[in-house]
Amino acid sequence: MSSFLDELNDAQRAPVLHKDGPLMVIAGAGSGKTRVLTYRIAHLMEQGVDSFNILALTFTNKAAREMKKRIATIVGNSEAKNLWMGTFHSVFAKLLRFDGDKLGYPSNFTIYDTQDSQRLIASIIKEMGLDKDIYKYKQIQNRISSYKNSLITVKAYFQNPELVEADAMAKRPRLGEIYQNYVDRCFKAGAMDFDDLLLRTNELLTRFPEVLMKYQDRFRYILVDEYQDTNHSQYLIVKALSDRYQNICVVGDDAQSIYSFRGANISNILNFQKDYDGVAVYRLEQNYRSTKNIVNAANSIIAKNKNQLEKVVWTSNDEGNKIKIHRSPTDAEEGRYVAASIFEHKMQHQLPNGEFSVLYRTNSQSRAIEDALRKKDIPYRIYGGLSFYQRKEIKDVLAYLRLILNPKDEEALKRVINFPARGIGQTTVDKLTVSANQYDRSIFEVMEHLEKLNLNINAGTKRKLGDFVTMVKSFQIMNESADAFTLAEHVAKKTGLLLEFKKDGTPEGIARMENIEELLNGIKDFVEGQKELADATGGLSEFLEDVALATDMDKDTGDDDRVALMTIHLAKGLEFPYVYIVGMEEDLFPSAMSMNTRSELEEERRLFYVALTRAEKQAYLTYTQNRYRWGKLIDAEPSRFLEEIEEQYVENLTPVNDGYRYKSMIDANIFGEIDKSKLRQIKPKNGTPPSTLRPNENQLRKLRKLKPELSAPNTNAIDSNLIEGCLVNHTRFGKGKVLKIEGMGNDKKAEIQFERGDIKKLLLRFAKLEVLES
Ligand SMILES: Nc1ncnc2c1ncn2[C@@H]1O[C@H](COP(=O)(O)OP(=O)(O)OP(=O)(O)O)[C@@H](O)[C@H]1O
Ligand SMILES: [Mg+2]
Repeated sequence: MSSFLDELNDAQRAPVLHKDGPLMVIAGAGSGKTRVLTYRIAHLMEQGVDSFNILALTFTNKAAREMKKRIATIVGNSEAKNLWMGTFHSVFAKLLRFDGDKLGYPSNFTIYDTQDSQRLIASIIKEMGLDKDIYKYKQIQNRISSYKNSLITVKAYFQNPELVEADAMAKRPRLGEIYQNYVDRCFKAGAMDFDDLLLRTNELLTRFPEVLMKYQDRFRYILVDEYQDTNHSQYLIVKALSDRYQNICVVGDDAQSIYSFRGANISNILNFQKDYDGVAVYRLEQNYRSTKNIVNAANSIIAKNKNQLEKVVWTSNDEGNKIKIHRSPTDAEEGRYVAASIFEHKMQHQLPNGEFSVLYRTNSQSRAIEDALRKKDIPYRIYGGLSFYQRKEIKDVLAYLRLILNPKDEEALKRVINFPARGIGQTTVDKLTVSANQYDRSIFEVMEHLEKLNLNINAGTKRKLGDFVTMVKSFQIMNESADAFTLAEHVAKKTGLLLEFKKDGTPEGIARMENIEELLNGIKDFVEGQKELADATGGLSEFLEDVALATDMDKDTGDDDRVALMTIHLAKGLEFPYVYIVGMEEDLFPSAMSMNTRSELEEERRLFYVALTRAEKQAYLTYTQNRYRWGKLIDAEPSRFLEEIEEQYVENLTPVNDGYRYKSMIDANIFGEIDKSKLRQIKPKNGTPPSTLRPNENQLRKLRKLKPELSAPNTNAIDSNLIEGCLVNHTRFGKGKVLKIEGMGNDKKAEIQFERGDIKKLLLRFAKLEVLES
């Protein structure tokens, strides 16, 4: 027997050695499902299955890379390289590059990210003259996305009176039209959105039997990790591709199904046995990841769900420490506690940062944790937040590169046609758009034929448009011979982008220039890396595809040592010795938006199960008494999940005395987190009379003296210089640009794009903004 098979227990070895035919591995967290998948692939190859005939679908590209690495150590690198392995999106994007032309797409189609989709939908709503408060572009994008994932095409939508009626009832009778326009515009732009990558693959495989046969024959062995979270579209692709040889291996855990909000369908796993004949079902029971305490605690939680497959999970690992529960007065304090605790563990046991992760329910919770980690000089990385590739300046460069490959790409064109400024105004762009719609052509094509069209555009502007077209065309010519790096560097200079940020001269401008440099370095790396691959050219199109499908998780090379911060959803499949789950509060976790039905609540509980089972050695659960949410400080209540863990597995750290709590309330006040009247409303806890919680005028005066710059009253008169487009400084979030102002009087709000990358909506009554430049 080969030695790698010895690294499996008997229960794991059985599915690895399973011969042909469908099989499913259903097992709890940490029991080795991913390991089984990996070793099964290696074993198949050792048995003589050609690596070209294997397709493996994973949850992240990072997971795919790690699997490939492991397989390479068993069967050798050159063979492992040929495996088709990756997320559904990346694998089928590749397939569509080969065969998407049958559906009328160019092989260099652009991939629209969510932001591109949203911008396009917003402009369609505007062009249709609809009320943007009723037709909210983000909501509409969400709906269209879920239609696509359920394979409801525009035609199917209009043929389904229930859907049409539901949208009419929701006061959005023209949603179908928006959907239609959106699909048309994407197609005309030679672009696919993320959902198209699955939808169009399905279309391709259904409409073109010869293409289906080709890929059925190619992918004789198909393996899917995290099968419980496949959506309908993904399910159908797998079903179609495996139909001929039936060599399909899926692994999953119904208790970890956490993506139903994105259309994942748990019944895919429950029905697997009905979908294929003679399915062999394997179960794994031994957890290798976590201590007894963690495994038992996780079991005691998931047992509360009514809707689940019976499963046993046990471990022979050590008992371990109990799960620690910690309460903090505010979210800022919670952050400080987590940072201090990480620091202490690191010091005590000389541990690298990479052994720690902080998990939260929503992205916005990361702020307080980040602040605290920064103060303690603990390096961290945020996964899934605003990724590098979504920064403005990076998207600007990428937009030019996208245009080179596909000048029809409307979102890219609109982004850069007047950036850096070249005197082409919005009115001109609007005229071009109308004309493009009228002639059913792309904006770029309209620009190419300006002379022949009778558009009401003056000669000066026409010349500028002509110059732009010429510039893009010169890049296209260069693209035929230069590699992606040489081209990108040329583009960054020639378009004036680099100069634009250099000219700016501010630290922000410099940071942006550095980011562009970083992007160029990345492209260089990519080009170098591609040189060793046989079927790659190091060309621009390969690079852009990589970028379009990259997530922050994928960029993690594991080289630098950082604490990992991410939402629980992203943590699926990962493991860390130390895990902090923060914000264990009602309405936050479980989320207020997911408590309407039992099934929603059960999904939240599965999410908690996923979170806890990431921990190998030690888990911390933290919650706060007061949290700053939606611009207000609210009283928080401990999460019901805390009580659901069997008592014997947890230890309640008694964290605060009231003096501590009182101090941090004042802290919160000077940072503008709450107004003073709110302090008086704080309910006494632990029987302390309210008077001792209230800072008197004297104390507040002292504090103001200590930090005069921070202690201005919160009910600031709203600065009249604060207008759309102006630059502002916020005491906590730093510098930003006002994108939009809405509301009146006390409700006046500003939407601000902060330099750090995030966009926030702030209530001006409370936000402490200094206008820098208007
Ligand atoms: N037989 C084994 N011997 C030693 N370690 C093992 C064995 N099987 C699995 N492991 C280790 O246990 C951990 C969990 O395995 P793996 O990630 O494959 O579990 P999983 O079932 O996929 O978990 P999840 O449900 O969280 O995705 C990994 O660190 C893995 O290397
Ligand atoms: Mg796994």
